[in-house]
Amino acid sequence: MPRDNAAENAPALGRGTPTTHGDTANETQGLLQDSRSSSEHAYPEHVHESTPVLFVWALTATAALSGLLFGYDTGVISSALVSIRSSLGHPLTTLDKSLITSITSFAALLASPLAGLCADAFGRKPVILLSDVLFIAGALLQAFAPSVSTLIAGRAIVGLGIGAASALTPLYIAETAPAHWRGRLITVSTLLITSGQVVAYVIGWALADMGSGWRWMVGLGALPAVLQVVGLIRMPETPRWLVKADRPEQALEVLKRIYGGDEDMARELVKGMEREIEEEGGKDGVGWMRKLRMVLRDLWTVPVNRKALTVACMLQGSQQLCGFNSLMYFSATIFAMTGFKSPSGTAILIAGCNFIFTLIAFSAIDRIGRRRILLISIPWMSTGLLVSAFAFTQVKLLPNSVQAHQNSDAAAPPWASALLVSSLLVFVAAYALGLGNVPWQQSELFGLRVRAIGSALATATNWACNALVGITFLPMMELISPAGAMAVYASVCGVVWVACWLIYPERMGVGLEDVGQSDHADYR
Ligand SMILES: O[C@H]1[C@H](O)[C@@H](O)[C@H](O)[C@@H](O)[C@H]1O
Repeated sequence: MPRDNAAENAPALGRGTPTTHGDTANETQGLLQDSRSSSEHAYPEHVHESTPVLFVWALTATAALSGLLFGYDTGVISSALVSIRSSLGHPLTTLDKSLITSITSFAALLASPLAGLCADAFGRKPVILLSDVLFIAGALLQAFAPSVSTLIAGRAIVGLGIGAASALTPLYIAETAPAHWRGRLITVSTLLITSGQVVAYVIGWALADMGSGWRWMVGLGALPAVLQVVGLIRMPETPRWLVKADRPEQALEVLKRIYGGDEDMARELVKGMEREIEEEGGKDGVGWMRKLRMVLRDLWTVPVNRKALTVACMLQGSQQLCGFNSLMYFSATIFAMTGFKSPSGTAILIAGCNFIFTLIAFSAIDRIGRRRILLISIPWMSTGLLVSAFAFTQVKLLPNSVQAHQNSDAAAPPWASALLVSSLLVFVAAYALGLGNVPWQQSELFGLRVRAIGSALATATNWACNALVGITFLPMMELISPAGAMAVYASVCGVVWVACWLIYPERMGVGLEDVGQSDHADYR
C-alpha cells in the first residue's frame, strides 16, 4: 500500500540525518577531514529554513535561461509556419510542415543522451555553453534561410541545443540547489519554458502579418542564448561534478558561496559527496566508452538504479503521451477547426494558463511534495479531457480546416465553445501543476554515479514521446475525431495515475547525497 508519509520524513534526511553507511570510507579523505564525525552534523536550522542566497538565485536564473530558449523555440514554430507563406519559393507542403516541426524533437532525442555522456566527461557547464552555440547558430541559419531545406537544417541544429539543454539544465540546478529548495529552483526552469512559450505565441501573433516577420520570430531565439553565455561564463561548475572529478577544494569554495559562507556546512556536504562516490565504487579514472558501458550496466543491473530509471522514463513519457503538446503545437488549428473567431488569441490563453499554474506549482512543490501533487492533479487532467471530448461532440467541425487558422463562421453553439475552452483550461492547469513540472525533478531520483546518464535517458524518452504525439495528433483527429483523441489522452492519464501511485517515491527535501543510498523500499 503506497504511503504518503514519506514527505514528512524526507526533510530529515536532507538535514544530514545519520545513515547506516558509516564514516569509515571518509576517514581517509585528508583534505576535508573534520574533527567531528558526519553523524554529528545536521544542516543548521537557519540554513534549512532560510531562502537561498543571491548567488543561488543567480545560478538558477542563468541556467534556467535554457528553459526560455527551449520554450520559445518549441512555441514559435506554429506561428512561423503560418506566416512563411510562399517566402521560401513555394507554399509549404504538408511534408515541409511536418519536417520543420518534428525535426527539432528528433534532433533533441539524439542530443540528450550524448549530452549526458559529455556532461560526465567534461562537466555540466561546458555542455550548456555548447547548447547555446547550437541555439545561436540554428536561430541565425533559420532567420537567413534561403530555402526550406536550410530552414529544416536550422531547426535540426536548434533541436540539438534543446536536447542538450533540456537534459542538463535541471541537472545543473539540482546539483547546485540547497535540498529544501531544490524542487522550487528546478521549477524556475519549467517556469521559463512556459513563459518562453507565451512570449513565442505573443510575438508570433504580433508579427504574423509582417512580410518577413517569421524570420524575426525564429531569429530572436538567439538573444537569450547570448545572454546565457555571458552569465554562465561567470558561474561555477556544480560541486557534485567537481568532487567526482577529484577537485574537492573547488567544490568546497562553490558550496561556501551556495550556503552563504557556512564553511562547516560546505565541508559536511563535500564529505557526503565523497562518501557517496566511494560507496558507488570510487572515482573511476577509466576511458569514455568503458565508463559508459559501466554506467549503463549499473543503471540496468543495480535494482535501485533500474527502478529510478523506470520511474524517470515513465514520468517523462507520460508528460508527453498525455497529449499536452498537441495543444501547444496545434491549439490554433484546433480552435480554427471549431470555428473560433480568434484562434491565436485562444491559443495564447492556453499558454498563459500553463504559465500561471506552473507559477503555483513553484510555490507548492517543496511543501506539498511531488507525489501528492501528481496524485491530486492527474484526475483533473482526465476530467478536463473527458469534458472537452464531450464538448467536441457538440461542435460542428469546419470542413478542410485542419490547416486553416482563421474562420469567421461560428461552428459551435456558444455554450459548447465555452465548455470546450474551459475544460481544456482545466486540463492545462492540472498539467502545469503536476506532470508538466514534476518529471523535470528527475535528477533527484538517481545517485551521482548514474545521475547524468540516467537523466539524459529519461530526457530522451521525453523527446521520443514528444515526437510521437506531434506526428500522430492530426491523423488521430481525422481518424477517430477530436473527441476520440481526447478520450485516448484521458485514458493515458488514468494509466499514468496508477503507475505514479504504484511506483513513484517522494523525494521532497531529500539531500542528493542520500539518494544513492535509498533502499528498495523507497520505491514502492
Ligand atoms: O515541462 C514542459 C512544459 O510543461 C511545456 O509547456 C511543455 O511544452 C513541455 O513539453 C514540457 O516539457
